[in-house]
Amino acid sequence: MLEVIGLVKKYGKANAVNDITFSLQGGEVVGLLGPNGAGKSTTMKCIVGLLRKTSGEIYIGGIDHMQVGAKKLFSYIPETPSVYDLLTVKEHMQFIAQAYKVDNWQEKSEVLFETYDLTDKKDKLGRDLSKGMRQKVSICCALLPDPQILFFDEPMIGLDPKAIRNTKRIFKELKEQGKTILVSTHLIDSVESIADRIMIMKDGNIVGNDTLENLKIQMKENDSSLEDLFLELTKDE
Ligand SMILES: Nc1ncnc2c1ncn2[C@@H]1O[C@H](COP(=O)(O)OP(=O)(O)OP(=O)(O)O)[C@@H](O)[C@H]1O
Repeated sequence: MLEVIGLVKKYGKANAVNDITFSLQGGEVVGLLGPNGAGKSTTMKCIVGLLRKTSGEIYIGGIDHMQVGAKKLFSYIPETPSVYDLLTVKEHMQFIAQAYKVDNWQEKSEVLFETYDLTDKKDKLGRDLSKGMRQKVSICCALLPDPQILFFDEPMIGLDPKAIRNTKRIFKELKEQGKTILVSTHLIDSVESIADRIMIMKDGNIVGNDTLENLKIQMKENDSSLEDLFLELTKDE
């Protein structure tokens, strides 16, 4: 469903992403972990086409990621949600529904508003929303077109405990529906329960990429937690 081959992204002369290759099978949920500055957001932004890659190839559903056909397959929830100041919450959904030709968008939006406690906020303008509410609107907009693959960059940041719980539940449901998800996070325990595989980045490289099962075997052998393993793999030499 996603293939990243030899991705390099330089900012000026500095390599933020250093020739990485990985793939996600359909229905796989992969947690992308790594310390600050590891290159997680840069990787995601290159995949979704918000940043121009320096070199490498990226395919989504077998289609080059810059083609419209590839863009129809995914939604991206950015680290910093941006909403339209002068659209209400409901109008955001209408806008997405029209852009992606979503049927029954009003009913689908109501369900999402319920889940994210936005029902009484649906007539609020984007500019009047708190950071957490913006994040919730961004997640609702991403889920409305029912995409095959979802890229979440730090989805839990700014959410209240109830919304975090709901997002975890939605991850489980999306996984059950066979969706492919790449989620970058610092909250290791938030992916531990849903991820099929964990990918760990450091200094623009992938330093760990294994199934949870294999990681758990390693953890058992070393009597360590996922957090211990993460810290071990990303420690400075
Ligand atoms: N616009 C930019 N211009 C120059 N350098 C950048 C820019 N954005 C990111 N970088 C650098 O690229 C590297 C990777 O940054 P990136 O934001 O991808 O890391 P991250 O793993 O997402 O970090 P965090 O967990 O803090 O969000 C860092 O060294 C960062 O300083």
